[in-house]
Amino acid sequence: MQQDLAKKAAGEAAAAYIQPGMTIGLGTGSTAYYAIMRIGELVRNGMQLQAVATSAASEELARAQQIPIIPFEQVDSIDLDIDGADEADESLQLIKGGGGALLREKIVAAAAKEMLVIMDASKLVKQLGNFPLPVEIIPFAWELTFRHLEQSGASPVLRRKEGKIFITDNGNYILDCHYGRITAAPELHRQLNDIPGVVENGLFLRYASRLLIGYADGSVRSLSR
Ligand SMILES: O=C(CO)[C@H](O)[C@H](O)COP(=O)(O)O
Repeated sequence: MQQDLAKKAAGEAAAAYIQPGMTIGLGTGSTAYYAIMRIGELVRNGMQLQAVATSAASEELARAQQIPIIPFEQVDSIDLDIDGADEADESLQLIKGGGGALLREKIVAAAAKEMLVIMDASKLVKQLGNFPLPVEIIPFAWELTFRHLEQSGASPVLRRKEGKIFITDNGNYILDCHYGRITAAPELHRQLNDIPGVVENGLFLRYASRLLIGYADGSVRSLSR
């Protein structure tokens, strides 16, 4: 409950960074939910903007809030991406993908001029790695990819939901990889994406331009590059 108040504070604070006419990237997860709800209010109060969504769930929520969603072929550039994170350090490196949307989230983050990360204070860490790193893999021969990841030093766990293998919006699987503390994130990022069968990993090392860190009392701390 306290964490929800903190997420709400961070999510709603993102609205202050939105200017009329912007194309916004809508993130995924319970913190992004609050940002999307707030953006819906802005739209219904007359602000002109358009958005792209990082997941089917966020697209559905945005449409229900009357936020105009445009297809990616109509996107020239994204002005501001607003998304959550599972962990962030003070250099603004992130672990994402707890909600399983990391691939689309990374594509949108990479296309955005700015990425605003909204999170409650429990997500700010000294070093990444306590949260298991989500790695999206293709289903074909996934057991081989699993073994490759074990050799990289991880203890991968195939993500399941309600007893069934979790399938991403892209039809892929997720391996949640426990590394302990991640000391050399750029090397790990390269190493993981070199493994055949790996589509993308949840390390977002150079995208975030600002963290909005929410607290249960409603205050928000901003940390930027
Ligand atoms: O990366 C994500 C989804 O793929 C989310 O941003 C991340 O899991 C944080 O979620 P929440 O705001 O629910 O804590």
